[in-house]
Amino acid sequence: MNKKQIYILATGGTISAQGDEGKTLGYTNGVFKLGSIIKTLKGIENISNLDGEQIFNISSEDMCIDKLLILAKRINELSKLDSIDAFVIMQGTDTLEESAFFLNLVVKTSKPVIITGAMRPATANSADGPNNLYDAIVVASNKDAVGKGVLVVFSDYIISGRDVQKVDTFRCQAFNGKEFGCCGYVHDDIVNFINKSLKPHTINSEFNIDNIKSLPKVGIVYFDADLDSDIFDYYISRDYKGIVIAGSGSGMISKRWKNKILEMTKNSIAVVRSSMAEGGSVDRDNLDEEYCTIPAYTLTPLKARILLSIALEKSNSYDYLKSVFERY
Ligand SMILES: NC(=O)CC[C@H](N)C(=O)O
Repeated sequence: MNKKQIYILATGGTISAQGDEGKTLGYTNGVFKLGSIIKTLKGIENISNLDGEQIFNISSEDMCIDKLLILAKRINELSKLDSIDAFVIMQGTDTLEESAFFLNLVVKTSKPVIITGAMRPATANSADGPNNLYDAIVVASNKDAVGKGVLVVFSDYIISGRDVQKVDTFRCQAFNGKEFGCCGYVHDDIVNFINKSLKPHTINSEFNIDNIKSLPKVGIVYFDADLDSDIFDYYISRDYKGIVIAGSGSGMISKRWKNKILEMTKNSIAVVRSSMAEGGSVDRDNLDEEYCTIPAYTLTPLKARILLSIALEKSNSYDYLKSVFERY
């Protein structure tokens, strides 16, 4: 078998963390660098050749869009090299789903791009990082991962970057693929793809970040029935170009918010309605006609923020943004 050349981009997170005496809490991220993490993998040399770099050393709470742009541009640059077959990104889990969707939209390669991380520090008795990283490399090395868009490999699951969601704060099975996104599983060296995302991604996405240095600001506002609409004044005063509402149920909002929303959409601030509910979708509603809002369909508020920001870079026309949310 021809061994694949896998390039690992390490960014920090719990997979690189050191804690106390086998414990899982109170650890320090970023202590172990890429080279020492790779050394903990037993048997990987039979699967692939590894190379890589420590592109950042941060907790994923700090993985802001500016950093994601740097990461995506680096992958785009490296993906042109024949000497690299696939990529594995290691990052903290807290914002992993945003990174996965962002890269899924702007990385221009059909080579596998796999993201993984860990829920337990590398020094914990129950450290899950080595197995997740091993699995991610196995999937990255598999021919069936080609052209599938950015994938997350975590606790034996292969999940589409579009649909992956963090669903737990401490258990190792911390990720799911909403109800649509689990693509398959990995079990030692067995990779079994069962589903794939049909939404446009990577080389079929219309978004190109080559000449982009920053993206328009988009904020998420989490709804509750007592929250005053002046919350939006903060975003307006700071030149946010878009707002994603994490609405109740199917993206619903109170009467007291509606006039403010109309004022914003009339002033060319895009407003997308998503839901705080875990499953289901926010579909088009009379509200959208009346207040010029846009439904997020099956995208969570976090994913909708990423898509809106990338799309706003191209255009803030209502019809364009509406069509982007229908298609992605
Ligand atoms: N389990 C984790 O990776 C969380 C650690 C940290 N908050 C991060 O996201 O980087």
